[in-house]
Amino acid sequence: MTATRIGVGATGERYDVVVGTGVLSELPGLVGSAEKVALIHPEGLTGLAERVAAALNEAGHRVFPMPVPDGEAAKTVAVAADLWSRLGGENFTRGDAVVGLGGGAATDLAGFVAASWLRGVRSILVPTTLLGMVDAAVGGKTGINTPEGKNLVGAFHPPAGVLCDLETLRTLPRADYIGGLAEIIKAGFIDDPAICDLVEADPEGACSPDGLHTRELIERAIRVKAEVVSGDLRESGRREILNYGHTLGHAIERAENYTFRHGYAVSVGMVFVAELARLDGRIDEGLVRRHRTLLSSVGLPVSYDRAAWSDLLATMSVDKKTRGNTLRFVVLDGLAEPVILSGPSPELLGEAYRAVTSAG
Ligand SMILES: NC(=O)c1ccc[n+]([C@@H]2O[C@H](COP(=O)([O-])OP(=O)(O)OC[C@H]3O[C@@H](n4cnc5c(N)ncnc54)[C@H](O)[C@@H]3O)[C@@H](O)[C@H]2O)c1
Ligand SMILES: O=C(O)C(=O)C[C@@H](O)[C@H](O)[C@H](O)COP(=O)(O)O
Ligand SMILES: [Zn+2]
Repeated sequence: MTATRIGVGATGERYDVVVGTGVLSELPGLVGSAEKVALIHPEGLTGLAERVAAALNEAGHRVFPMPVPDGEAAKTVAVAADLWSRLGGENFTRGDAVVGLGGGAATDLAGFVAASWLRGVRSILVPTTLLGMVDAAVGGKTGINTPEGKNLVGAFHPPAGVLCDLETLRTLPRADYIGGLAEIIKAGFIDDPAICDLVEADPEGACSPDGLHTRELIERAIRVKAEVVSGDLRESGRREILNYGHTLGHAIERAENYTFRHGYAVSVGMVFVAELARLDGRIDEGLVRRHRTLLSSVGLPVSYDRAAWSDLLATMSVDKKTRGNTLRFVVLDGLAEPVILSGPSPELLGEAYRAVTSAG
């Protein structure tokens, strides 16, 4: 099957997200005239990184492999500072480039290092997880975590290109693959209900890189994200809908010391905001049930009771959508009708959380 190109961004600063098998071969072209290339990747992907480095060397670039810890452990100030030292030590200039290879954690970190080094150098992202392909590598949000919460330090720094080589998904553990389905299903609930229909038609196929509808699911989710961020890169309005399920989700990740997969936390967070919307009289019980049934059909969690509500509430107060003391949540007025619910009462929030602590 030929590669699909999905354009992202405003005129004049557009880049492509390329989806297909073997599209990694386009990387040297995207690196362009950069003499030096920092190749930031998780330690667990060293084999793949070596092959990528060989291809870049072959094309005449000087490659500096920069392995970082696997997963969320990479998104720290200490790891970022170590990478800044490496770039400084190798005299990286504004003519050089950063390649982020790996899951969303690695591409968020690599993007942030590229955004902050010399106030911004070229980055190219090569997501190797389902979540990275359909969400994290697309749209220019980069960042790291701090003790206070998730992604609290970061920058908007769109990449020069994104290469989603579907072959790389073959080595991804099933549990990580399923995490990516949460963001795909999110895109379905907020904007493209056909995604929900496709997952419901074949939940087991949705959990596999070989599923009948896998390519369509990936491309549909990327198109939702591309359309939203192209109109609102800096999240001054519509982009907030991509945060569906994330307000509680991020608080759960922090409460669990980032050992709870992002997609799994977002899954619980989506059930929470569905319950909130029902309690606020916006959606009916049927749409809440659809959240629970759809998410659990692919093995995502739909209930959670391991953290104290008061702790989760405190973490949500530093969510980026919060204004002053007012918590703000993305909720639905109906399927694919996302709106912001500002300042729901503590009673309503507590009741929605209670609904999430039971299996429903
Ligand atoms: N910037 C954004 O817009 C955005 C959007 C969504 C999520 N995110 C962020 O993305 C992160 C989650 O990303 P994720 O779900 O990809 O998890 P991850 O990056 O933690 O990767 C999961 C695990 O899979 C490994 N891995 C990666 N590719 C592999 C492959 N092909 N084969 C085998 N193992 C592989 C990783 O090393 C890691 O151990 C979170 O930090 C989240 O905040 C960012
Ligand atoms: O791209 C966005 O905008 C999103 O909100 C996508 C989310 O899936 C993603 O997890 C993002 O990193 C969350 O952003 P944050 O601003 O809440 O940290
Ligand atoms: Zn997310």
